[in-house]
Amino acid sequence: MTILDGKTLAKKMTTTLKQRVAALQQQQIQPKFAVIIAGTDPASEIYLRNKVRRAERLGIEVAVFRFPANVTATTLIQQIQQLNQDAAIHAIMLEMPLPKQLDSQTIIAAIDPAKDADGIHPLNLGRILTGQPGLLPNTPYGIMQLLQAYQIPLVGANAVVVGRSTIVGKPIAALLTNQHATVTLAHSRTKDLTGLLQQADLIVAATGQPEWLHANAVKAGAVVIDVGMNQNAAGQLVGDVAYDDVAAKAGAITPVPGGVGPMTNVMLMTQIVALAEGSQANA
Ligand SMILES: NC(=O)C1=CN([C@@H]2O[C@H](COP(=O)(O)OP(=O)(O)OC[C@H]3O[C@@H](n4cnc5c(N)ncnc54)[C@H](OP(=O)(O)O)[C@@H]3O)[C@@H](O)[C@H]2O)C=CC1
Ligand SMILES: Nc1nc(=O)c2c([nH]1)NC[C@@H]1CN(c3ccc(C(=O)N[C@@H](CCC(=O)O)C(=O)O)cc3)C=[N+]21
Repeated sequence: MTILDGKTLAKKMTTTLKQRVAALQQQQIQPKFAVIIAGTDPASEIYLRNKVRRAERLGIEVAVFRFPANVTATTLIQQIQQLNQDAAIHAIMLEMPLPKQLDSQTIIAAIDPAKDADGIHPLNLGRILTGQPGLLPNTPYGIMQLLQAYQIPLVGANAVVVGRSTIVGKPIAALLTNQHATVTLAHSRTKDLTGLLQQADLIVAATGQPEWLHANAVKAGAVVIDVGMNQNAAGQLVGDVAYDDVAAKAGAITPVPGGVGPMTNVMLMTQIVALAEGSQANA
């Protein structure tokens, strides 16, 4: 059984990124990233803190724009438009989920697709479907990098993605399809999910259900990617996969923590640096 060690791979990628940031700074380009956060979701606060720490360690400047939970769409869109026009800002990210009264797609659509380091603007998502290069949503991007680093075969593989969110399930299904996997995109209405999972060479679990996937649904030797970030009844951080149970049967598995999460962060940093590098051409 192989542990797909996202933490170590992310560290390795960070070393290269540091050099790229230093090279930019020598050319008087300071990579700068804006994060917009609305409300005070405790999980979002933790993700934000991690991002700011990681960015600063790399030498990326971060500007955080905080809004109360009752913020209006107009206020957020005005803030985004100002950041779109600010030439010193290379990348913009909206921390999700947004407060419930807001239509997240309306807000996301205001982000300049050329500053969309999180790859969630509909234009960038559309580019995945047409197979054009573009900015990718970071979690799917990180999963693809991890699969590639461990040379997991995808051509003709039966992949089952569980969860159909816009930032994880749907785009990872499209990216796997582009790499010639045969993809089933499953969700809470899927019939005989256990039967489908038992046929899978690759499972991506993105349900948000703590320790939901058990070995009975996993084919011996399958590759299991756990996207989940959940608290169990004891308040511990657990994935969507019952790790000990599934690890004993899988061929490869991502741990939580230390799997998909660190890859998500490092891909965000990678896309911010790439956007700052792109600004050279326009300077
Ligand atoms: N590590 C990382 O970098 C990231 C981790 N996450 C984590 O990943 C998880 C998923 O988040 P996200 O992608 O936003 O998804 P959402 O929470 O938006 O949606 C969950 C999806 O899972 C499906 N689902 C829920 N329960 C079941 C079930 N019992 N059987 C089958 N399908 C089910 C839902 O189906 P339906 O559509 O029918 O309701 C839905 O499509 C969360 O734990 C989140 O915290 C998210 C982003 C990044
Ligand atoms: N627009 C948007 N894009 C996102 O990519 C996005 C988002 N909103 N909202 C929330 C989710 C969640 N997410 C995580 C990123 C890193 C870790 C991470 O680094 N996890 C560590 C553990 C962290 C800990 O110990 O608390 C690990 O898995 O090793 C987790 C979760 C990105 N998300």
